[in-house]
Amino acid sequence: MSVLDEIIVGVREDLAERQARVSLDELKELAAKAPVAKDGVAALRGDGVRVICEVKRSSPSKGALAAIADPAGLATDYAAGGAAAISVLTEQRRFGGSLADLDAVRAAVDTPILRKDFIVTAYQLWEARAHGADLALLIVAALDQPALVSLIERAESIGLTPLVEVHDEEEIARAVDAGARIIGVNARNLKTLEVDRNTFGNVVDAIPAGIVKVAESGVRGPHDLITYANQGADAVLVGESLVTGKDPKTAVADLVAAGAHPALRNPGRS
Ligand SMILES: O=P(O)(O)OC[C@@H](O)[C@@H](O)c1c[nH]c2ccccc12
Repeated sequence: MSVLDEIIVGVREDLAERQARVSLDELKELAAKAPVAKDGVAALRGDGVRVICEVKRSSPSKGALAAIADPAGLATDYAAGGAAAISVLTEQRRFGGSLADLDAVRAAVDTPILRKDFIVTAYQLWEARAHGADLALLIVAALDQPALVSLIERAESIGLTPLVEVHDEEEIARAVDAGARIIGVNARNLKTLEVDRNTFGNVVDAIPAGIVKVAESGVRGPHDLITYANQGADAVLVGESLVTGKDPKTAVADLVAAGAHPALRNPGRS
């Protein structure tokens, strides 16, 4: 079993527990009371390269990264630094996240929020909306094509913008066929956990113009952002280097400043 498969086994167990506690109807009522979802595409597209900052305590590859006792405080720093969106990992077993983190971050910032989890059912999309998320991650490698199509449709129909994650050209084709408006290329292969920073540049040409392109993982600082920018990224998603650094607000501001540099206004971006 691949790491991705193992993670999903645990995700399904935790999901069954939550489903036994909170009915879909209750989630729908909560979702109706949540702040109206912000437009995820508008948040990530524009001049320069946008920065998505992640609240991430640990990962399967690195183990514990940062305790993050105050996720709301970290999110406030991200927002103050100029984050275009904040990614909140809610997977518990490998990443140390929770829906409580999502609640805390939602209460602290107006910035668009991405629920980062291993979403395999519509129930999790309703959870995301009920807890105030604006975007939700859908991982192509974790879903068969009918499930991907229906989760993208369901997300859009309840106001969530899906960020559809891929690793190669075959997955890009599936994401495009399924109607993705935002595609994230993850440099970390979820089956082997290896990071290959060439992944985005190798596959980006397969993403049609008009689709928002996000480069995910392995961004150590402005230098990596600029590389991804020159390859056509509209946005980058950064976790580890922000949560392990001393001053997340300044680190985000440095990335945002690099991403806003006029020299980066390249016509290849959507
Ligand atoms: O910590 P990094 O290398 O900056 O990466 C952030 C983000 O891309 C990574 O956490 C991620 C990308 N796709 C995922 C899917 C599930 C869990 C986590 C992820």
